[in-house]
Amino acid sequence: MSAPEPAAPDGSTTAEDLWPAPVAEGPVDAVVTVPGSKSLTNRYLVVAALAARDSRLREPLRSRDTELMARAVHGLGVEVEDAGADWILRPQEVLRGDTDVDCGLAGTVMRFLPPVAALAGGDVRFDGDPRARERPMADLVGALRDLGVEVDDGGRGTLPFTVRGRGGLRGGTVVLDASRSSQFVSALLLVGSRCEQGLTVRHEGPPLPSRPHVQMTVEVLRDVGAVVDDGTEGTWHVEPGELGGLDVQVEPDLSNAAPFLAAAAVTGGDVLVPGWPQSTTQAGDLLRDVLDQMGADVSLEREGLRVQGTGDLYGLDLDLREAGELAPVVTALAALADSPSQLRGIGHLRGHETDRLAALAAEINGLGGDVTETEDGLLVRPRALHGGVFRTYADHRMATAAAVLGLRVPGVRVVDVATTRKTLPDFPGMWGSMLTARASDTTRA
Ligand SMILES: O=C(O)C1=C[C@@H](OP(=O)(O)O)[C@@H](O)[C@H](O)C1
Ligand SMILES: C=C(OP(=O)(O)O)C(=O)O
Repeated sequence: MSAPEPAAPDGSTTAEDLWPAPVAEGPVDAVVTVPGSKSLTNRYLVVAALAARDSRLREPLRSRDTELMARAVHGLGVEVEDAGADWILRPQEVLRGDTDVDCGLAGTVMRFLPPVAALAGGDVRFDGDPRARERPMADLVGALRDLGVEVDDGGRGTLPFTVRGRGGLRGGTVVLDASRSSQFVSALLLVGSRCEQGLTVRHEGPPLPSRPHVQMTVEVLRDVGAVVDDGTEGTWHVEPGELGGLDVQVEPDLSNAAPFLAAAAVTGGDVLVPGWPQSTTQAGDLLRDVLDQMGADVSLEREGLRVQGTGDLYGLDLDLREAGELAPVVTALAALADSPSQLRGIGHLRGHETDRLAALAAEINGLGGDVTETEDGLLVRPRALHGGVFRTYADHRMATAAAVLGLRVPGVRVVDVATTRKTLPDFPGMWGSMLTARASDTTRA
């Protein structure tokens, strides 16, 4: 039995909207070039907007989340020039107010820009997709108010809201609970050097998720000359000071590499992702360890990261708090594995693009799987799966997880595969190229 044909919220889903996830005819054998990192691109855009000099971002990601960020900083008065594959940013001395920010469903836009808006010379109005209005914001809004920023959110603690920019921030010390999103900490740190007194941010509460992402923020700030003290667990201090410009090559998005590398593991194939950094703050780098634990051969070579499937796919017990972005693809792998898996530390995924724990359980079970939610994760017991409709709930990573399942399960039909444009401009094209590539070909995004 297959899952019922879902209706979109407006009742419009038809068979044509469904993407038939291709089955792998044999082991995949491909070189897959993955576009730039979403998290790095959007941090670079923010620091470039706050800097005292111009910046060049080389080969940034161009997808919905980063286009929204670029448009938003432009609205704040920053000149953003398309220069071939690059973006050149020319910041102004004073950020402009009286502008609207469309956050789409981008956590980075809805969290990183409200503190920036406090520096603007007027009101900045924020809103986004329907689901964006449900994503956690209240702790960040509270922290901004503690710093003296006026935020008019109608008492909701979510989007939509207006930040009443006053052209500056005094700074000081702020304490907040960032257990629902590490992006609250990153957001505050990004404006730290522009605060008159600098800024100390302290997290108090349940464990902070996605710590590599906070480390990424710290490293990006240091790249532009900020002085950041992260020597005390759960506390960060940014000194006041001017930020320099950037001239930076954006690393490939390692979390977006996940479905392609998973394809090697699932089909007993061989996938090389060129340009994999030898050292990085990207959480997606944890894939190397995860795929190795699941039985694949993983090697970081001069050319990039190579994953070779071995025919074995083991279940695993894994704490993914550091890299929740990987959870959907890892859950798909776990559903195809030879033994059960337990994924822990990812309760905060309930506040992501969708409630990812509920969505993964519902959709994999709709294909005949056995996935149950726990308080902070998922229990996956592999079972024979069958085809059916896989709903994606506007979540790019639900769609890429479905594609991984489809490699082995005939008849998986994916609702709204275009949702992958959030972080990948052409996922279906890349997936198709990977499946038809020969070892000697190069598959480019
Ligand atoms: O700062 C960032 O670029 C991100 C931080 C993480 O957010 P959470 O801490 O909310 O999970 C991650 O999941 C998201 O995809 C990107
Ligand atoms: C959680 C994610 O995105 P966002 O930046 O919107 O939080 C994600 O990309 O997995």
